[in-house]
Amino acid sequence: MTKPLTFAVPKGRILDEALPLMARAGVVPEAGFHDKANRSLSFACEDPGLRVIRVRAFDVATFVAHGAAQVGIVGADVIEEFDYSDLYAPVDLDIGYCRLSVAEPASGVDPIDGATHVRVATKYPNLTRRHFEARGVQAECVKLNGAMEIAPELGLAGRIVDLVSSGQTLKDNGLVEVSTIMEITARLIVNRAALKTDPRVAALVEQFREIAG
Ligand SMILES: Nc1ncnc2c1ncn2[C@@H]1O[C@H](COP(=O)(O)OP(=O)(O)OP(=O)(O)O)[C@@H](O)[C@H]1O
Ligand SMILES: O=P(O)(O)OC[C@H]1O[C@H](OP(=O)(O)OP(=O)(O)O)[C@H](O)[C@@H]1O
Repeated sequence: MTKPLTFAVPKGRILDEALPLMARAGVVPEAGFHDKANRSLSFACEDPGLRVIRVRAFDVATFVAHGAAQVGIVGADVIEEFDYSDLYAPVDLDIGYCRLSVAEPASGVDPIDGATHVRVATKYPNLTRRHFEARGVQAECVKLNGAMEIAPELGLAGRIVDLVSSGQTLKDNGLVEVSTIMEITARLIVNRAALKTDPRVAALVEQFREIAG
């Protein structure tokens, strides 16, 4: 029997917006998927040829790049940070709007940062280094996995690079946005080899193209 296609989704905020699109494309996970007490990570779908796995956003890209999942949904921030050559992002899903920005204390940047060298707390070290390098500045990145906004106040870094949507988190933590690195939406991603060899992957891409259309 052919193995079901594995569809990877992030477990957090994108999911609420992604589920209706997935349903229109025929990707409908079993009822247990919506049960918060259910600790399973893999779920059967109404279509027995599919299963959905629920993992962290960065890991969606990793599973799909390695072909462990063939299809997934993830923010463009994650795609650009990893820049996996085995990942292809054919459809902009027009959900998950936010931006990746540089922010600094409203009260001014700590003098530990000079004109050509800065210390930045971020979950996105590659995008951060690239952004500053293009401006002739060397960025020393301190990798955090969340709550970046607290780092400047505690002297861990002069600036942060993080996702911004309403701007409320920055404001509540005494920070101001100083430049935008990229605008972000969520994308359908596929493993390139799977797209070439498995017609079910190409068919799903077409479904999502029509829906996002
Ligand atoms: N404030 C925001 N507003 C809108 N979209 C956001 C916001 N913050 C993050 N995003 C998008 O959502 C993605 C994270 O998705 P989601 O929260 O579903 O994943 P997650 O697995 O819970 O993440 P994490 O691993 O960080 O806990 C980000 O990569 C980005 O594309
Ligand atoms: O501009 P805003 O609307 O305030 O949104 C921005 C916040 O949203 C994201 O965090 P999230 O809530 O996903 O939590 P996290 O710290 O666990 O990543 C992001 O990392 C910011 O902290």
